Amino acid sequence: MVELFSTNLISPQVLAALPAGFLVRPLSDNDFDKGFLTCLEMLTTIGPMTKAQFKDRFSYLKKHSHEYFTIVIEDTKKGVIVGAGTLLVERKFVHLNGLVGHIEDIVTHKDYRGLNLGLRVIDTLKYIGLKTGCYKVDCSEKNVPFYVKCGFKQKEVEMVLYYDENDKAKISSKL
Ligand SMILES: CC(=O)SCCNC(=O)CCNC(=O)[C@H](O)C(C)(C)COP(=O)(O)OP(=O)(O)OC[C@H]1O[C@@H](n2cnc3c(N)ncnc32)[C@H](O)[C@@H]1OP(=O)(O)O
Repeated sequence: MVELFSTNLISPQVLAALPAGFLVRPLSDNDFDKGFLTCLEMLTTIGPMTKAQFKDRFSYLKKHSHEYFTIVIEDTKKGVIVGAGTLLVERKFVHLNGLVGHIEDIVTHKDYRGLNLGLRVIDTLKYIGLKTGCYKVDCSEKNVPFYVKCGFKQKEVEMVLYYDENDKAKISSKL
């Protein structure tokens, strides 16, 4: 089993706070077989991803494991992934080559909600942000009340632009 990054970055306090039978750890290359994508699909659509496609993305993240920190919570009795989240560490010029951690793709399996597992996912990513030298971590404004419970405060409203098929067609016809 290959893990995405060193377990030294996993908070001992979070490990101690988990209920018995649960483990928080870096994503591993065999989590496809432990239902990682089933859990992630409870956040948003993924599509019919094959194991080869999962391994392909895992190997990219592994090569960039100083920037991508995807963690999972496993129900160790069942061998099933029940929580997940990612910290993406951005290297900036501002704040003297500062690092900012972006919290992404937070999910708790629907059968395991209300057990503070989401909070443990966030605490794990906050710890990784601190250990890797980020001066702040942020997240999207989706589910504000949950993030307030996790110690965040609302700062700005995010603006977003989604590219549609026309935009993509214009670019490909010029290339
Ligand atoms: C950057 C992003 O990814 S944003 C998207 C966040 N993800 C989603 O919305 C995906 C669908 N939802 C989920 O997966 C889950 O409901 C999560 C991740 C939001 C919460 O997971 P859970 O494991 O159930 O949360 P957890 O039990 O840790 O709750 C921690 C605290 O937040 C509160 N909380 C959890 N969800 C919500 C919510 N939707 N609204 C208000 N409070 C909430 C809980 O009541 C708890 O507070 P308490 O300690 O005072 O009781």
